[in-house]
Amino acid sequence: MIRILLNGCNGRMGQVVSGMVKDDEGITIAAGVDTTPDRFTNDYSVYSALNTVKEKADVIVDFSNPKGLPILLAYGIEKKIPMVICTTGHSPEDKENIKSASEKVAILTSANMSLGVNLLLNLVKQAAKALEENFDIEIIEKHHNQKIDSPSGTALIIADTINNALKEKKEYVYGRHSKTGKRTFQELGIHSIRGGNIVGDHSVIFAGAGEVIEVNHSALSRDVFAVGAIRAVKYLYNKKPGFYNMDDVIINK
Ligand SMILES: NC(=O)C1=CN([C@@H]2O[C@H](COP(=O)(O)OP(=O)(O)OC[C@H]3O[C@@H](n4cnc5c(N)ncnc54)[C@H](OP(=O)(O)O)[C@@H]3O)[C@@H](O)[C@H]2O)C=CC1
Ligand SMILES: O=C(O)C1=N[C@H](C(=O)O)C[C@H](O)C1
Repeated sequence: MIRILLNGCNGRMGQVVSGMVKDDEGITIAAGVDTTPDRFTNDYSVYSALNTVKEKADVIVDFSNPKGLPILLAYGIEKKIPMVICTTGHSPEDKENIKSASEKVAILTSANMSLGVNLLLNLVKQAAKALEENFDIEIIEKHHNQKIDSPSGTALIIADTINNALKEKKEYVYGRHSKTGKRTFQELGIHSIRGGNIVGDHSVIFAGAGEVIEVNHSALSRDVFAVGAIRAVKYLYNKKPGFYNMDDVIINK
């Protein structure tokens, strides 16, 4: 039985993961951590800080807030517990710190745990290579009105995947408010919409002369992220230190 320590257990994703784990005989939640520990009654102990957790765990799952990253990494390294980091909104420095930490303990990180978005990443890589000489590329992401980071972590990994596939690198342009002048071919536009309870929607538009190709993923429920996180836990259990992503779980398994 794999024991999870769930960081951010009383948030939207934490509660979906908690519900899903109950139906899985191979894993259990040993304990949770949340800055609002009493928001829900859970069938495991919830602590307000990682360093007060008493239970032993095999894998940490993090759906919390980027501000908690230094404490999370220090705890995972000290206790030698592999970490599935799903939180978004990390700074470039945070991302470097995650990579350095993965030299000491196994870390799997992905801004989007769904099977669909990870397939989309492979599709847009192929499209970008085929269309790079004369198509403009724009990304539009839509999320619920409670989301605190923008653009979404997924929009950023889509942009990076495209840019890595291109011979001529793009310059990211976030919205075009107060920007005058024509769009240049070097631009890769990234646009954020926030409203209602949209779970997560990402569109990549390749706009050429006389034709437009649009690749879209819509998450209709948070279950798709929780399913991916649980698959990642099973993959990362007992893994040696290293930097892993959802391709390792879904494609290179
Ligand atoms: N990779 C993926 O597939 C997905 C990633 N996400 C990302 O996961 C994160 C969480 O999303 P969501 O569940 O919607 O957000 P919520 O705000 O609903 O949940 C976050 C929870 O973590 C708590 N929290 C805040 N800071 C800390 C901390 N330092 N340590 C422990 N717990 C903390 C919050 O408490 P409080 O309310 O008191 O602040 C809250 O209960 C976001 O970054 C989001 O973008 C979301 C969905 C899918
Ligand atoms: O905050 C969310 O809800 C989501 N965040 C992730 C992101 O920033 O890309 C993934 C998903 O789209 C939901």
